[in-house]
Amino acid sequence: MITAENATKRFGSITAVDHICAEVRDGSVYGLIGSNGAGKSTFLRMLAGILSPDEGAVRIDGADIFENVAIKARFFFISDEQFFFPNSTPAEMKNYYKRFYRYFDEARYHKLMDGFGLDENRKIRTFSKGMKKQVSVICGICAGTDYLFCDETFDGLDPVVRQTVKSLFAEDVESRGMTPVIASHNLRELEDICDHVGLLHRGGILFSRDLDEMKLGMFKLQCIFTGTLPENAWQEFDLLRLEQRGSLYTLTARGSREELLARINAMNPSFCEMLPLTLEEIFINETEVAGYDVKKLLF
Ligand SMILES: Nc1ncnc2c1ncn2[C@@H]1O[C@H](COP(=O)(O)OP(=O)(O)OP(=O)(O)O)[C@@H](O)[C@H]1O
Repeated sequence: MITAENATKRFGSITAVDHICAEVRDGSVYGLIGSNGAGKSTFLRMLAGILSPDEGAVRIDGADIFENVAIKARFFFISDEQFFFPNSTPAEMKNYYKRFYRYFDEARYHKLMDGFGLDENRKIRTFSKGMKKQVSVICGICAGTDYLFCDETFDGLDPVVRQTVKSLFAEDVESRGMTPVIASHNLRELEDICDHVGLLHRGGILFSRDLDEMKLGMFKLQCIFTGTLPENAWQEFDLLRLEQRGSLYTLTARGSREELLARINAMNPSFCEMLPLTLEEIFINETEVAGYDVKKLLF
């Protein structure tokens, strides 16, 4: 398990990470969301043992990470600015990682390189930005580490590759309990993958919640009412959001599914269906309840 206890990092007068307390459970997927400059990369660089905290601690299974070689072998860091040796090829990078990561899965590496259509023997410097990212992701997944730290990893990947990478992550979370920590400024990029989201703002964690917990008792419905609804039509509902376009109403409300449907059906809609809530909607609703205007922080 990863723990941060009052982890703080300063650069001169800037406090990039400010007394962060967080726990990342093994086998979960932790999304770290925050606007530019919120401190995501700095926090990940502390988790990856590149920076040491000025105050507090970041630990894996109780052991400090900085300058701890044994702990460093348990994670792979896909940095925002990926590192490759000058003039190296993917095959050379793979050989380097193989020496450090004892569970590096070479057969899987070849399979994925082939599947992504990447030439193992071409100089990485001749690859496009997205292709370089793919090489990092493939090495990261094949390293077979307990933890995978990703800094804006999906940014710059095309939609098909992004979905494939998410599936690969999900496979390893499921099959061997890998724990990815994914930092992004874009909630949509964390969709379908995270089960815990932490909102970082000005170096501090404002909000941290399990997605299942957030989704609990929150539903989105779309209904059509042909007649005019009475003014107090919605007063019995615990509404989080209500939009009307002519006779079409879209609402997000709290309550049990059965109770909501029973109330709506009692209003005689000519059409009614439940819609899935996006991560963005769940997050906006929940952070609003907690008193934050997340749209000002993220969009
Ligand atoms: N090496 C450094 N020297 C000085 N200031 C730094 C350094 N690294 C980060 N900072 C500052 O720390 C703050 C947090 O930066 P960080 O890169 O962690 O943010 P971020 O959330 O990853 O942002 P982005 O989404 O833009 O990548 C910023 O104000 C940044 O200017």
